[in-house]
Amino acid sequence: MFEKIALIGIGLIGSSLARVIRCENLAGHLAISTRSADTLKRAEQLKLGDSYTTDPVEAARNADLVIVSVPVGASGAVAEAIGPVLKKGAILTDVGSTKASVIAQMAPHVSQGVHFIPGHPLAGTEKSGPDAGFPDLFKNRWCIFTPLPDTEPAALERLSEFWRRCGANIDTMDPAHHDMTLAIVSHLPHIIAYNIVGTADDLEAVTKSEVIKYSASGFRDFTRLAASDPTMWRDVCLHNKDAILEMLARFSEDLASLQRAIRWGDGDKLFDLFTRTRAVRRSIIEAGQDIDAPDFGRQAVGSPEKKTAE
Ligand SMILES: NC(=O)c1ccc[n+]([C@@H]2O[C@H](COP(=O)([O-])OP(=O)(O)OC[C@H]3O[C@@H](n4cnc5c(N)ncnc54)[C@H](O)[C@@H]3O)[C@@H](O)[C@H]2O)c1
Ligand SMILES: O=C(O)C(=O)C[C@]1(C(=O)O)C=C[C@@H](O)C=C1
Repeated sequence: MFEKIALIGIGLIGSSLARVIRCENLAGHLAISTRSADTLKRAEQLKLGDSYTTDPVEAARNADLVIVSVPVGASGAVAEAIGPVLKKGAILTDVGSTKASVIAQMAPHVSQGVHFIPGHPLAGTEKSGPDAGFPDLFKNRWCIFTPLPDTEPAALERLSEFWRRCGANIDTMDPAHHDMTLAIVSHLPHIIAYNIVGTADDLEAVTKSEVIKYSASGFRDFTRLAASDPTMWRDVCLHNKDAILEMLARFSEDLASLQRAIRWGDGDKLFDLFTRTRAVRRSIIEAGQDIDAPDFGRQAVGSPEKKTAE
C-alpha cells in the first residue's frame, strides 16, 4: 500500500502495527525508530522492520506514511523533529489515546502538503514494549480518526484502507467528542482501577497479604488495568484533564447516590442499577466487542498466550 512506512515508537501499538504490516504486506520498506537504543535493539532482534534508527528524522525522511506511537506527552517533540523532513503528499498520523492535545502539539509542526490525520485505535492490553505486540490486536476493533477541517478526503480514505487491512473498523469524530467519550469508556476505568488497587495496597497492613491471596475475584480484574504502563497513563491523565475531571465529577455524584442507597437499605435502587448495568454488558457482547467468557474473553480474542496454546 505504501512504498515506505515509518513507525516512530515501537511499543505495544507500534510493534503490533509492524507485525500486521509485515503479515499483510502493506509496506515496501518499514523503517523503525524509537528513543531508546535498547528497545531498538530488541525490535531488531524480533525482526520487526527493514531499517532501525534512534533518529526519528532518518526514519521519517522519504516515508509515505509516518505513524507516531509514543506516549501522548511526547507527540509534540516528535512532530517538531520530523516536521521539516516530511515529504509532500506524505500522511502523518498517530495512535494517541487523547486527541485535542495531540492535535495542539503536532499540527503547528506540519507543513502544507503533508496530510496530518490524527487517529486512535481502540485496542490494547496492559502490556507495553516491543515484545507485547501481536498482529491481531486491531482485528474487529474500532480505529477513530479525528480529521482536521482541511483534511483531504482521498488521504483519509487511503489511511482508512490501511487500517481496514490491519483488521480495524473505521469511524470519524470531532476531537472534543472523542476525548469526552474516551474519558468515560477508557480513561475513567483505568483511573478507578489505579485508585482501588492503590487503596487496597494502602490497607495491606490491615489485610495482612490477603489482597494478594484472595485476589481471584473482582479485584483481579482491576489489577489487570492497574498494571498498565505508568508513563502512558500519566500522560493520558495530564492531556485529557478537562474531560476526565468532568466524568470524575459525574462518577463521584453517582457513587454518592449508590452509597446513600446502601446506607438507607434502598434495595430497589440497587437492584435496578445492577439490572441496567448487566444489560450494558449484554449489549457489548451482542455488538461483537467482547465474548461471553468469564475472563472477559481475552484468552480467545487473539492474545499471544492463546496462540501458543492452540
Ligand atoms: N496500550 C494501549 O492499550 C493503547 C491503546 C491505544 C492507543 N495507545 C496509545 O498509543 C501510544 C503508544 O502506546 P504503547 O502502548 O504502544 O506504549 P509503549 O510504552 O508500549 O511504547 C511506547 C514507545 O514510545 C517510545 N517513547 C517513549 N517516550 C518517548 C519519547 N519521549 N520520544 C520518543 N519515543 C518515546 C518508547 O521507546 C516505546 O517505543 C500512546 O500514545 C498510547 O496512548 C495505547
Ligand atoms: O484493554 C486494555 O487493557 C486497554 O487498556 C485498552 C484501551 C482501553 O481502554 O480499551 C486503553 C487505552 C486506549 O487508548 C485504547 C484501548
